[in-house]
Amino acid sequence: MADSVASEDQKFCLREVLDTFKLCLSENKEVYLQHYVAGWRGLVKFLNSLGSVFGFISKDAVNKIQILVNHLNGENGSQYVTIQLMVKYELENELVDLTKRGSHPESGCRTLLRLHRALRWLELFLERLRTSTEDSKTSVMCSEAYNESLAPHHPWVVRKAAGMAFCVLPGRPAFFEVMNVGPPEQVVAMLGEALPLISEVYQITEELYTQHNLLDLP
Ligand SMILES: CCCCCCCCCCCCC/C=C/[C@@H](O)[C@H](COP(=O)(O)O)NC(=O)CCCCCCCCCCCCCCC
Repeated sequence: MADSVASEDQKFCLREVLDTFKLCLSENKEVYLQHYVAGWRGLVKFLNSLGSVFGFISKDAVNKIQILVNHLNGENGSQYVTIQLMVKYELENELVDLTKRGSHPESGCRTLLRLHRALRWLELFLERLRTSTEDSKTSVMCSEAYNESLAPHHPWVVRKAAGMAFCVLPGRPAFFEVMNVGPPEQVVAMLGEALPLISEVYQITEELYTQHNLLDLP
């Protein structure tokens, strides 16, 4: 019984992730870090349900989520309520390594940048998934999205490992199944609902990082 409760708890549900991304944006289009992080937690659940081959990816994501949660729960937590506040606070207090890694390897800004790039991957991948046909290959969609987003920021060995992991992704039907939404038409509809939200959060963050020249943080 305890087991089934635990596995229920671990179960991914696309609807849940969609809801957290909805909560991300404030009225004046600021991004709440708490919900951003919750969205990632949901996605990591999904990744974990695909098997241990993806462990090295989810481990890195969990690490980064944890760094941000620590900032949120830390003594300056109120400076981390939104991404906009975080950027302002960390820059004003010189808490970011701007050109090379140094005394602030765990700044919120550089940590979030990694997840931000991964969000672009997610957007590209989900858009491909949404417009795919029954016989489309998830591995191809995934690696195309990866090559257009994260790959240029990863060293060879990470790109190689990622490429190998993509090869064992389940096919589209099984993939849709894990999303826990219902029949394929419903998955496609929900992706159509989720994408504009994810894309808006991405755009707002991208503009903020561009404004402050933070897109290449080491
Ligand atoms: C569904 C298949 C999931 C494939 C995931 C595609 C992303 C591949 C990323 C490969 C990252 C490998 C791990 C190491 C990364 C780090 O080197 C690197 C740089 O960090 P550093 O500057 O601190 O050193 N880290 C990163 O770029 C952050 C990567 C975070 C990846 C999070 C991926 C979560 C994927 C969630 C999948 C959800 C699918 C949902 C479908 C409904």
